[in-house]
Amino acid sequence: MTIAARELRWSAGGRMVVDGVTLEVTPGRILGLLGPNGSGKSSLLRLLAGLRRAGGGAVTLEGQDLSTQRRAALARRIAVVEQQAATEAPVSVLDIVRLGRTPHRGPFSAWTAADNAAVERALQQTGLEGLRQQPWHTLSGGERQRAQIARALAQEPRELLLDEPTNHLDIRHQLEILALLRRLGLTTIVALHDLNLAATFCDRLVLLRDGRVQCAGRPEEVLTRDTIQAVFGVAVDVETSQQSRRPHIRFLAPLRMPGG
Ligand SMILES: Nc1ncnc2c1ncn2[C@@H]1O[C@H](COP(=O)(O)OP(=O)(O)OP(=O)(O)O)[C@@H](O)[C@H]1O
Repeated sequence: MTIAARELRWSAGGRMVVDGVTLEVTPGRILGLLGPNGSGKSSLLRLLAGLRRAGGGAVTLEGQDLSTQRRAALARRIAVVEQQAATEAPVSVLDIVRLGRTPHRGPFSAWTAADNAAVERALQQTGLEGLRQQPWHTLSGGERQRAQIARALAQEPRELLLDEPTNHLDIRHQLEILALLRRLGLTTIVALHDLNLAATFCDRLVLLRDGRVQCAGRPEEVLTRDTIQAVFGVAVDVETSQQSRRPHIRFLAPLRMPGG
């Protein structure tokens, strides 16, 4: 077990946003966080990354309470890709990716061959070698997304937490990024909206509803017709993909909700 949460709670604006979440991710595996808009995925990711302090319960890393660990040590091993990482500063793709090396360098240390190698590897893994000099503000949404992922990879993390990393990406880049996450073999927690991508690429899933874990387990245990209909309010057919043997969901129509 690397990252685990026990009875995690966090409230904001007078309501419980993350409400007693217990989960763990197996080392080297991908855990997908699913749930409707506002179900608490981003809030939970921030708690798991140690970017926000829980109101109750605990996050542990290798069994040690995260809140007792030094921030610099955490930054060397946990990388986070958040949804809105914007900057108006005149920086290039290379500048952004190089930021990933910050936790590994002292304030006055020189740029090393190892720093360079990590940055080059991250650019190559995300297909951004040709865009390295391009100014950030001229990038497309998908290119920005890939640059943020490259920054996280340059950090050479052991744990990688990503909030909807396929947002803005065309289908080819969505598949490429998720296939890359699988190849990397890092301990990964990823919030996703696309249930079919989650079914295909994640080892286990946690489905949130109103800040609580509604269901957790392997994709075929979580993504059942009844569960999807109850949590997302849409009629679906769920088949097993001939190729991947994972669930494949066909969305039919929104369901009439009680009182709707
Ligand atoms: N700082 C805050 N103050 C008040 N409410 C907040 C705060 N942060 C989050 N919330 C609320 O908590 C709920 C969960 O938000 P969160 O962003 O975690 O959900 P999400 O599952 O990631 O949603 P989405 O799929 O839309 O990205 C939302 O209703 C949001 O408005």
